[in-house]
Amino acid sequence: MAESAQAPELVYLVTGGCGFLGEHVVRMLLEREPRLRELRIFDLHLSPWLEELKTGTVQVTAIQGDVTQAQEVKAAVAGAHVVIHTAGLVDVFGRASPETIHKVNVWGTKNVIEACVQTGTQFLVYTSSMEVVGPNIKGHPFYRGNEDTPYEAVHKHPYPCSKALAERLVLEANGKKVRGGLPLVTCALRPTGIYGEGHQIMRDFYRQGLRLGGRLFRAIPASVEHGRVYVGNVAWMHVLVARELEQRAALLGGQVYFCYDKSPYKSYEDFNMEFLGPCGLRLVGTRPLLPYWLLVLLAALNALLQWLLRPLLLYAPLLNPYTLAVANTTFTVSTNKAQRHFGYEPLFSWEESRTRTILWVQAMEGSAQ
Ligand SMILES: NC(=O)C1=CN([C@@H]2O[C@H](COP(=O)(O)OP(=O)(O)OC[C@H]3O[C@@H](n4cnc5c(N)ncnc54)[C@H](O)[C@@H]3O)[C@@H](O)[C@H]2O)C=CC1
Ligand SMILES: C[C@@H](CO)CCC[C@@H](C)[C@H]1CC[C@H]2[C@@H]3[C@H](O)CC4=CC(=O)CC[C@]4(C)[C@H]3CC[C@]12C
Repeated sequence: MAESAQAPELVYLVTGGCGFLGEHVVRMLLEREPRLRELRIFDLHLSPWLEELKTGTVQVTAIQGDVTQAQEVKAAVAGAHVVIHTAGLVDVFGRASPETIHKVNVWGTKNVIEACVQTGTQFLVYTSSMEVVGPNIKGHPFYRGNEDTPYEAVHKHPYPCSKALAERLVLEANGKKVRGGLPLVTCALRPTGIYGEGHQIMRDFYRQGLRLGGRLFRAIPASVEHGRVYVGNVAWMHVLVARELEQRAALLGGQVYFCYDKSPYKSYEDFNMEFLGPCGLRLVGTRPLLPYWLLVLLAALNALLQWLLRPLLLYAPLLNPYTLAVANTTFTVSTNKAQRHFGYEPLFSWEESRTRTILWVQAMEGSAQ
């Protein structure tokens, strides 16, 4: 993949390319990867906006497929130079079964690795998550840590378990010989909580606030820091690391990188108010309105109701014991590893990230403004 002034030659595959992050990665590649000849977008559900991308100079190939189906993955990977594997089942609310989460996130990743090996694709970027590290079930804070900070990673929930297993598979595959005899070069990016245009949970909070007369009620102390990163910067990191994998294979291969930018350290709720505030919502209370023990009880009650109602309907509220523990445990990163290893600088400043997200919330139907 050496730099050349010749015609664009590279074929990229983005799995999960129609998801929240995947869409940003796809658009970023089209805007900022001049060597792109063909962009393959592989997803279980193809979005209508893909059509508008097909009018440019890069060949955009939409592939409806399932990462759990090895043959479908292999067919999509064949002939690609780089795979960016963002597809995953992001579920911490109990919507999907643990088996399904494992199947999509672990087997799906196994299939992607195997497809690279069998077809001769040499470069693989995996979207991992902060969740492979923590917060752990013991509630230990991870305060502005980096990739080398010691932390007791203990997973019980199916989602972090699956992401940790999948990440390990990706890192262990680094150096494996692919078809043709060259070594596979892999790395994993670990975003903290991603925000920005298209963020479903932000949408849910906004709608909930509207239903409650323009108010949200503080549940988490303002002192609990939760790491957040803008989706455009996460996408940019993917594009950049994918570009650099060949040139710096020895340094980047088998490495993990937290995704970070200049977003401020705040609690989950205070951070959301940076966007929801300018859209007419307010967060009631300088301290949590309910005592923590009551929240724990409500979360447990939600878990019980989910279990009881499962034969009849899917009850999957935002609050459950796991989401409460994650929201209520400090987990923030402070690192420059991506800058040192592959020259990453955030493409979007905090102000720009904030403005873009606010504009997106305001454009939502039924804006409180
Ligand atoms: N949203 C967040 O805050 C964070 C997300 N991540 C990771 O980023 C990646 C993308 O997440 P989001 O964009 O937030 O989720 P998303 O749900 O918006 O996107 C995931 C995409 O994968 C596709 N997909 C799911 N199952 C599939 C299957 N069996 N075969 C093919 N495609 C399938 C979905 O259709 C969807 O388009 C995931 O791997 C997730 O674990 C990591 C850290 C934070
Ligand atoms: C207690 C509630 C009171 O308002 C707030 C509940 C908020 C939760 C739904 C979110 C708090 C933290 C989020 C997670 C975090 O950002 C890390 C994540 C990384 C991922 O890879 C996937 C998403 C998530 C688990 C994210 C999910 C939503 C929260 C638990």
